[in-house]
Amino acid sequence: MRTLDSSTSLRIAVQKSGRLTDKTLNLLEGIGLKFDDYKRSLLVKCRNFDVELLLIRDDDIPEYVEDGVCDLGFVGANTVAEDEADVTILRGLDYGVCRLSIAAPKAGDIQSAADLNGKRIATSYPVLTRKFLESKGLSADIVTLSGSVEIAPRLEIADVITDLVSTGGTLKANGLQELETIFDSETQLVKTNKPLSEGKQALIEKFLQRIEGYQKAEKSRYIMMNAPESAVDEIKDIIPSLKSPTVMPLADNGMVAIHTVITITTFWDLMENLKDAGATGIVVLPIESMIA
Ligand SMILES: Nc1ncnc2c1ncn2[C@@H]1O[C@H](COP(=O)(O)OP(=O)(O)OP(=O)(O)O)[C@@H](O)[C@H]1O
Ligand SMILES: O=P(O)(O)OC[C@H]1O[C@H](OP(=O)(O)OP(=O)(O)O)[C@H](O)[C@@H]1O
Ligand SMILES: [Mg+2]
Repeated sequence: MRTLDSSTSLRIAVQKSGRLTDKTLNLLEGIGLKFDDYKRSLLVKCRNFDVELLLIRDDDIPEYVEDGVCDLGFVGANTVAEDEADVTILRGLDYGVCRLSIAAPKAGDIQSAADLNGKRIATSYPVLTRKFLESKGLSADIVTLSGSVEIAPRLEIADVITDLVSTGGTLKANGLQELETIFDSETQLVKTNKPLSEGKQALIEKFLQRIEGYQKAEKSRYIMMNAPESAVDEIKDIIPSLKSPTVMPLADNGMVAIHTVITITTFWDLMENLKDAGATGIVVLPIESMIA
């Protein structure tokens, strides 16, 4: 077990193979980190940043970070909460979004969480399920399974289940209906609470700044358009975030080019209004990173 570590190389835990793997590696590459073939090794050195990745099962990540074996980890909030891990959550990341829900056979007599008293619940999340039952003053038997939980009611191992849901397709395919969400989850970047050297802390700050820039850029687009000079004020009203756009005169008399950054969620709603205001030649470009 490591305590105060004088080395500066950050060790980051990433799921080896599963739902979070590609998105986490894409994020790391998106912030400029380059790795040699991570398919073949469990410990992979970064070529251009003082970082190494430890590729392990997601269930092991909270404990590795808690113990200081890894300084940081990318893992589902569900896994961190189920482990009751003593770690610091640095960032929520908008992938691996899912929820832990109670689900019961469609045709059965359990129609809400209130019907759970005295029933058997199959789950891979006994801690979160128990906490939910306690918070509702309910009493039920928990049957812990490590996978394929959806099949448990059909096998008569349990009356209901709690499991992760995103589209609901798996529940539907197994004749189950979702009754109630007990935990909302997304991927989190977590940090060890063990003491870290100043060098590592500085490196984590740098790492976080890059992630912040990447997250901002992911949600933003660079937009360019041409418009009559007389329409600039109206266009500013249409895009509230447009405080001080770059406005450049064009060779055509009375026409300007307007450049600014917008959030992607608002873009499509604004597009028609921009056209009505006289904007033409609207070009929208992705942004690689945004540094304050
Ligand atoms: N359907 C889903 N949609 C979105 N995110 C999900 C979904 N199911 C799971 N997740 C998230 O992805 C994480 C990893 O899921 P995965 O199914 O790859 O885990 P696993 O089978 O336990 O993998 P491992 O072999 O590493 O133990 C989950 O803990 C959860 O945070
Ligand atoms: O609501 P849905 O979109 O259908 O997703 C839910 C399913 O996704 C997860 O399993 P996954 O596909 O990751 O497989 P695993 O359980 O074998 O790890 C989860 O355990 C559910 O079974
Ligand atoms: Mg797992």
